[in-house]
Amino acid sequence: MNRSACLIFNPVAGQGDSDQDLASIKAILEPEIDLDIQMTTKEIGAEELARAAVKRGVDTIIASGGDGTLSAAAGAVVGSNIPFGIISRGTANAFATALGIPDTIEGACKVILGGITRTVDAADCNGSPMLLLAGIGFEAETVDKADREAKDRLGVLAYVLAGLQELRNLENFDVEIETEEKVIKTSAASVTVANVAPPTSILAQGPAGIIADDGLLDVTIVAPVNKAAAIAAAFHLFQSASVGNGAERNDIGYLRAKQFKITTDPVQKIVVDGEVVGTTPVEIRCIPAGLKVFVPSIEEEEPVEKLEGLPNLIIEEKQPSSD
Ligand SMILES: Nc1ncnc2c1ncn2[C@@H]1O[C@H](COP(=O)(O)OP(=O)(O)OP(=O)(O)O)[C@@H](O)[C@H]1O
Repeated sequence: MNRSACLIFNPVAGQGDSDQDLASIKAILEPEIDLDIQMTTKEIGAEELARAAVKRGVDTIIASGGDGTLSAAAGAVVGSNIPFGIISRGTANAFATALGIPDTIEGACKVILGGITRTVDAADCNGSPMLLLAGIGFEAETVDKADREAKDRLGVLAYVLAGLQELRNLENFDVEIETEEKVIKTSAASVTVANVAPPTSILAQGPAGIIADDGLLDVTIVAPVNKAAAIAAAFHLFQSASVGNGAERNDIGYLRAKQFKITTDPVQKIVVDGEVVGTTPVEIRCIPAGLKVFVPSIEEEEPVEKLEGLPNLIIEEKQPSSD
């Protein structure tokens, strides 16, 4: 008997041809999974559709769209124990990258067909779901500046340009961070609270290696004294994270806890999972083991051989020796 799933599909996400995308998804999945396809609209979003699917008691929920769609759908699935599949078609695709899921339609569908799930933490940010991270200050301003028109025209470069533009307005703010154990007061240009973070979310990389299923959230505080220091701090975060080391500069701090209450002066914008959602103050708490998500098998995640593309390549398969 075929598996069945509710597919929540955002027809306006990303820069591709969504009719073609949906046709590809159906062609790959439908031979094995009966799909109940639900389209998001301006009025009825992915969260509402996923909530209804959870209520109906579907076997699996699959979401396809940008990070906004995936996060909204996943938020409704948290705590339900229904396995969740991701087919990314957005600009940044941070959700897929953070969980090691391919961001091609074919690759993502293969992961869902493979049926391997992993339980990861989720989080609650001011009463709304958060799967990846919340950015306060610099990142929120950057995401706010990269509008739909810029993303359609430039793709992920829209974020880079918005970041460079935002660097001109760089200003530190006062911040108070309260955990169950302590209260930290400092000034910062950026505070990021991460449950899971892709390597591209540089401002979340203070501790390097954020663990998706440890029941904890990681805060990274970046407090550069000027623009040059901001660039150096970002470069340091990128470099240290890529070799798996925690940041060592004095203008970068990080800590790990189950929950954080953060207030700022002046009030700062907050971006959660790629969408600007409001302003500080903010309370974020980890929901341990909140989401069961389809992930690639280890073999798919870490290829041990890559030869294609080499010049004049010939590969001769040898017969196994008889002794
Ligand atoms: N049918 C629709 N028509 C217009 N807007 C829609 C429709 N369905 C969803 N939306 C809007 O799409 C937004 C979510 O987009 P999503 O994040 O999935 O894609 P994206 O913006 O292309 O991705 P990224 O954030 O990676 O650029 C929400 O603001 C939602 O209201």
